[in-house]
Amino acid sequence: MSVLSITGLNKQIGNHRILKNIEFDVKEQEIVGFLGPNGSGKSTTIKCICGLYHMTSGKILINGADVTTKRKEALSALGASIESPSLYPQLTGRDHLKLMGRWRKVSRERVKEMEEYTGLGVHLDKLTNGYSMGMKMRLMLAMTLLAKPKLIILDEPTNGLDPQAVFELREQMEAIRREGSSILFSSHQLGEVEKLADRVVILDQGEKVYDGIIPTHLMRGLEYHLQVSDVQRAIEQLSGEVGKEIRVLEKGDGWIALTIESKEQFNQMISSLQSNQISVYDIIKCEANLEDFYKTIYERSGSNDKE
Ligand SMILES: Nc1ncnc2c1ncn2[C@@H]1O[C@H](COP(=O)(O)OP(=O)(O)OP(=O)(O)O)[C@@H](O)[C@H]1O
Repeated sequence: MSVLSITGLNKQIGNHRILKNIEFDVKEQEIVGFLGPNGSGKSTTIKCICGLYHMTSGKILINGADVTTKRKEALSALGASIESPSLYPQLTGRDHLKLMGRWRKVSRERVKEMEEYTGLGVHLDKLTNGYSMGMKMRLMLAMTLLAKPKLIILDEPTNGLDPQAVFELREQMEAIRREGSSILFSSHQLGEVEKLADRVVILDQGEKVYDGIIPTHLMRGLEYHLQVSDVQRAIEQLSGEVGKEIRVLEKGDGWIALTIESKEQFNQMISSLQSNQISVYDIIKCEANLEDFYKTIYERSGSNDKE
């Protein structure tokens, strides 16, 4: 079952159609990256999911419950950190967890568990106005997780975090998944999304322009371009044996492109070509990444032609 299901979501404010027929879902234990340039409609979508905005039309189900008609049930399955980190500067970390615990009606034991989870130690009893971004993020995550929601929404969770804190966040997101929750997170940090998400949904000017996995050949360093003596035989030899998504490159002169997923596969590819007397004249390891993918998507959706 989908933990989040959005169908035909439209949002109009005045004459401005902010969201145009958005549809996507998030499955159990999935981590989905929510991307798009400034003003593309990510926050508006998130606010509709959280019941903070009325939709003009459409349907949003959280864990099977309709956000409009079964609001309480739907929102009880949701934990969201949408204007992160929005903390009260004059309260301590522990105060925040206690307050949230009372509000979400969770046991004292669970609050204690999440106090531990923050890893904040003595800082838990200090005012949050002295916290670093990483500390704030850990507290926000603990507050979001307190009621064990099925769906967790994080708005730009990597914002302002240093590489170590991003690494920790990644570990925490994996742990959240293991405990049975799903995550939808928005971000502008494409490199991070590439590392964190199973799948991405991309909006552009209020429309969904992509929903799917990040193609392997667009991940950093996985695609190789090879110049070989016999393209046809090289493809026959390598297809199904090593490499994936083998294709002939238009630049001519015997160039093919293929995805290699490990060093072993790389070695296997070379020995397979050599043992079949196919010479390799040149090899280029491509540094394509999600940013390239992003550009491709926008070009395909014609966003540059729109106003
Ligand atoms: N309350 C509002 N009234 C009028 N227009 C709004 C309102 N809220 C958002 N918009 C418009 O809707 C569009 C989408 O905004 P939204 O904040 O959802 O984009 P976003 O993808 O989250 O952008 P960012 O990455 O900058 O956070 C923008 O053009 C914005 O100006």
